[in-house]
Amino acid sequence: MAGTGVFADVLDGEVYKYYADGEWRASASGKTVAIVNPTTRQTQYRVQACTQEEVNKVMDAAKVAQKSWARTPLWKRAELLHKAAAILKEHKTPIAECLVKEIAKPAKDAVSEVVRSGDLVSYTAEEGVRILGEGKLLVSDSFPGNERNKYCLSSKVPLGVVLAIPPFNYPVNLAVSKIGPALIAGNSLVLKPPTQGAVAALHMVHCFHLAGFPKGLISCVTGKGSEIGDFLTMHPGVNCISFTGGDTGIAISKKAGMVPLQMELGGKDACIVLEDADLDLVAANVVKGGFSYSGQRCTAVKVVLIMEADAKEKGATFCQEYRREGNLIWPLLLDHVRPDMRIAWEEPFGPVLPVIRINSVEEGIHHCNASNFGLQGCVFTRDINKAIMISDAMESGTVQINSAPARGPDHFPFQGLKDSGIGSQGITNSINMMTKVKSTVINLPSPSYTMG
Ligand SMILES: NC(=O)C1=CN([C@@H]2O[C@H](COP(=O)(O)OP(=O)(O)OC[C@H]3O[C@@H](n4cnc5c(N)ncnc54)[C@H](OP(=O)(O)O)[C@@H]3O)[C@@H](O)[C@H]2O)C=CC1
Ligand SMILES: O=C(O)[C@H](O)COP(=O)(O)O
Repeated sequence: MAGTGVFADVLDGEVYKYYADGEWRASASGKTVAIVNPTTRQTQYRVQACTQEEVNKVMDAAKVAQKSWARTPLWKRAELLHKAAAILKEHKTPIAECLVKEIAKPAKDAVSEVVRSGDLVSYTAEEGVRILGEGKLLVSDSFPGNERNKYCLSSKVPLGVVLAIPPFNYPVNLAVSKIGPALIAGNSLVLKPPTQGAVAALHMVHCFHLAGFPKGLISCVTGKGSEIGDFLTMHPGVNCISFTGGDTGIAISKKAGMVPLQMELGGKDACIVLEDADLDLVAANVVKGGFSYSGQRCTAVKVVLIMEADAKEKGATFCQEYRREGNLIWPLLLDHVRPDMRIAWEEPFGPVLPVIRINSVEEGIHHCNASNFGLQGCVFTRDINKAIMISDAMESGTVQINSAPARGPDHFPFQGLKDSGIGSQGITNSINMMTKVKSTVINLPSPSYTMG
């Protein structure tokens, strides 16, 4: 059960502690933030409202811990990550319980999120050992006018302190997708979990604590993003920000200093359906893609662009009655949506799916590309040549052919264009993004050509 057994240290009476310098602590603020269970609409948990002074201390500790972590052999970093992954999977039940109570994730999906997160951390350890174990050797005579008297050795080195801010809908998985790459690459990590989802994230962090990572290397500060968010993202101690969320990310990118940014933001993932598509496959994917976790996925199908003969209805048709009780909204399909309606462009992040009738593929592509988002899209057709042509034309980070959009498997590159993001996620890309290139040039007194 959450907050008990091995997790007892995380809880202080009724309030979950924050994690700093290898310890679970109560904030000196004396203030707490309530986490409301979206199903019961009652306060389920409370977390600490950390102060700016506490953030400063966490940043200082992260800086110190990173210096020695960067000198820790890669295989040892990987070993600790594998250990954390195993502990995380071992404790999937209490962590999933938090996900159900904090963000109303269906129980089965909550368990999958934790297991997937453990697998992500293990894969990151393996990938990191491989890609960070390799550098480059350049010889100078490949550039005009040079002899071979310089050898350039370049390798990937850590950035320093990585600030990770995940969203409410995957508070564990989208936290470890930042923590794993940061740590394997030799960085330290400060996590600011989403308020809804913070307790699941604190339990996940405890799994890293139990694995035995050095003090100060990982920290987790809690509090409302609106209160401590700016202080964190503009903190001079931060060397990289990896953020997933909505428009907040656009504001952060304008305020952050000269640090690398990884931004995974919202989407309006379009699904283009051609006349020759397998309609059973389309139906299954639209239902699953549009309505799983009530449409609260950045990769949810958010608009269906379907070829019709020539029906020209005016006005959207509610295929079901709009029904809401408290936080529960029943799935709703809106047919005959027109581009002059807000639902055609906005991300509802709920179980509401607009269908727009189109007369040509070009019209579908035009609608998709007119969006300010460009996360994922999908196309259903049996004609692979057409599918490739449409994929090429769609301005989105990924196009799925004959399947709904999805981020996983977690080692695939995942990125958004336009307002959907900066940079690329996925395990390999995240590791690379959280490093910089360092070169050492060996200057020889005379040219040296290897004769074999
Ligand atoms: N492209 C992608 O990979 C994904 C994108 N998303 C997008 O995320 C959105 C839904 O998630 P949601 O959590 O509501 O997104 P938000 O942008 O509201 O919040 C994301 C995170 O930012 C924090 N935050 C809030 N204000 C600030 C601030 N001023 N400075 C720093 N951090 C801050 C939040 O903390 P707090 O909770 O305390 O406010 C939370 O941890 C959707 O638009 C969805 O498409 C979601 C998942 C994946
Ligand atoms: O938060 C999200 O919505 C995810 O990045 C999407 O992940 P999924 O496609 O694996 O659900």
